[in-house]
Amino acid sequence: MTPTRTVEITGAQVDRQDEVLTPEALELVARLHRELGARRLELLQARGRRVAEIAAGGTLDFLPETASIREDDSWRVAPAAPGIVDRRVEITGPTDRKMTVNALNSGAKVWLADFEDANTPRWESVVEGQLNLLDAINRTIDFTAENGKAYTLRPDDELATIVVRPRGWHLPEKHIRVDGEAVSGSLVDFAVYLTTAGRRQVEKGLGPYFYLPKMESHLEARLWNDAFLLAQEALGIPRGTIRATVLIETIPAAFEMEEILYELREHSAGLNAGRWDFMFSIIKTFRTRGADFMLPDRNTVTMTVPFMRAYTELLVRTCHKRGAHAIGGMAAFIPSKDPAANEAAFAKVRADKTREANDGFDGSWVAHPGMVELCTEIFTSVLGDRPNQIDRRRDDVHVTAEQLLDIASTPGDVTEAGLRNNINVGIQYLAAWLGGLGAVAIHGLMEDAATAEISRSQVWQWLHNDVVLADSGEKVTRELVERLVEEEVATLPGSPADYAEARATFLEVAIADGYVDFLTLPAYERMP
Ligand SMILES: CC(=O)SCCNC(=O)CCNC(=O)[C@H](O)C(C)(C)COP(=O)(O)OP(=O)(O)OC[C@H]1O[C@@H](n2cnc3c(N)ncnc32)[C@H](O)[C@@H]1OP(=O)(O)O
Ligand SMILES: O=CC(=O)O
Ligand SMILES: [Mg+2]
Repeated sequence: MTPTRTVEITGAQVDRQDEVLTPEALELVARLHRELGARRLELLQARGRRVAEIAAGGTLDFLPETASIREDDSWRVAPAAPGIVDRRVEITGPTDRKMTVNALNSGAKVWLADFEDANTPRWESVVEGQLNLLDAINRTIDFTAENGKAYTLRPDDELATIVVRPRGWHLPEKHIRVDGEAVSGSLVDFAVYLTTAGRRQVEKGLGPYFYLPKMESHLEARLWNDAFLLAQEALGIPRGTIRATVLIETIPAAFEMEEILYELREHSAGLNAGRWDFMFSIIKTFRTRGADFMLPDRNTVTMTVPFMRAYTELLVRTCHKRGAHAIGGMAAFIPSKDPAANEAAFAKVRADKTREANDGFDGSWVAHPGMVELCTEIFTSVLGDRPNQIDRRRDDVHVTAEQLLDIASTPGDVTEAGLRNNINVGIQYLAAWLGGLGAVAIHGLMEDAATAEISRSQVWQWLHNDVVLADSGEKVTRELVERLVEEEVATLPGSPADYAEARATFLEVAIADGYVDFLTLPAYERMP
């Protein structure tokens, strides 16, 4: 019997959805799902097998089977594409209407339009985000906010280039079912953008550009490359038009940077150092391995600690060896209305971007329009009139596996203050996420899915490794965490009842015996 071939939308009707959920978009989603869906699931299972090997005493290293790719000096990635040659400052943020206009107008060279860390994959946000991108590219996004403020795109040619970050391979999109199966959120975000706004970008002489998150191996990059090949061929778009920058933000991927560039070489737009998910991945991957992999309080881990230096230096070296952009990461400090806090935030971002520019990065990320000018100034002081410094080879850098895994020498303590902060931030973030906001300011810092993952994973790791807090001398136990959860929730604005669902989700991902791979998975289950 021939299996039934169906494409079904189960999400609530969203105004104007037919403009982005077109027959062509849905057909491409279905084709990608049918041809690549099984491989995606196999690769997700391979992640689990690797963690099990590490739990049993294994480790990570550069792969022997791909040594020839690393040793072959002859290959390079494709030359930089129009609109993403000069990337000295990139702003990131969700794709709601206001943020779309503000980001495009911000003066940044690139806008990372986020369906991932800064986004809640509510069905309405998934669809409206795509509509906002389409309206932005058609320059029809003008609107007036409820407070009367009018938003319109700047009239000059200085709009940021749009680079879309689809969801990671792990997240399903439960509102679209192909042949009765839930599809990948990554493939939905990719296919809908490509067939609608992305195709308009091609007509305008730019391209459909992507940032690819949370990958753990070059085989996952190969899967993306195969999705690009299939989609370009299906839509009659010339091969190599799509470009993608890969976030190196997992510890296994840090050992496969060259292989990832190689897999995507005709579509590659370089690599980015996604520091927050990188830290999350270290905790997650080595969570059962005791003191050798125990990071101190989240806010004390800086980019100058040895393992972070090893990772960022290797990233610049790898990119420039292959003719690719190396893009820096996110300093989470955002402008504040309090003058002292504001001055401190700007000083921290200045130091961060200065180090990146001097290390050879070609540009970096900011979370807020107020930081665009500062980042531009710092990179311009190093780049001058050059659009990037890809030709600055870092052959002086030699990074070993031991250096990438040197977590133990990170200075700092695990304290009750750190535990309380993780609980407080984790619950506040989850409350925002469940309410539809994927990025929020908490205690003067930008918080998103990646930083919240660190918070809850540290609690899990400290609890399951019997850590004793340096300041109070108490051991981290389930009872202690539950007591601090009650105390911290009592300090939050509103009533404790407002946090009931966030609190329950937090406890599920922070103290349960079984470790949940991503907090967004159970949180997504709680969403209609
Ligand atoms: C680990 C990672 O992946 S990092 C990348 C993912 N994370 C992100 O992208 C976070 C992006 N940043 C943000 O979402 C926001 O800056 C927040 C939530 C942290 C703070 O936002 P707010 O509380 O609105 O800040 P604030 O009130 O200072 O904003 C001032 C103005 O700037 C706008 N703005 C702030 N950040 C952004 C942004 N990233 N993009 C576009 N506009 C922005 C606001 O919309 C607001 O506009 P308005 O004056 O027209 O109302
Ligand atoms: O996506 C970026 C990160 O730091 O995580
Ligand atoms: Mg990330």
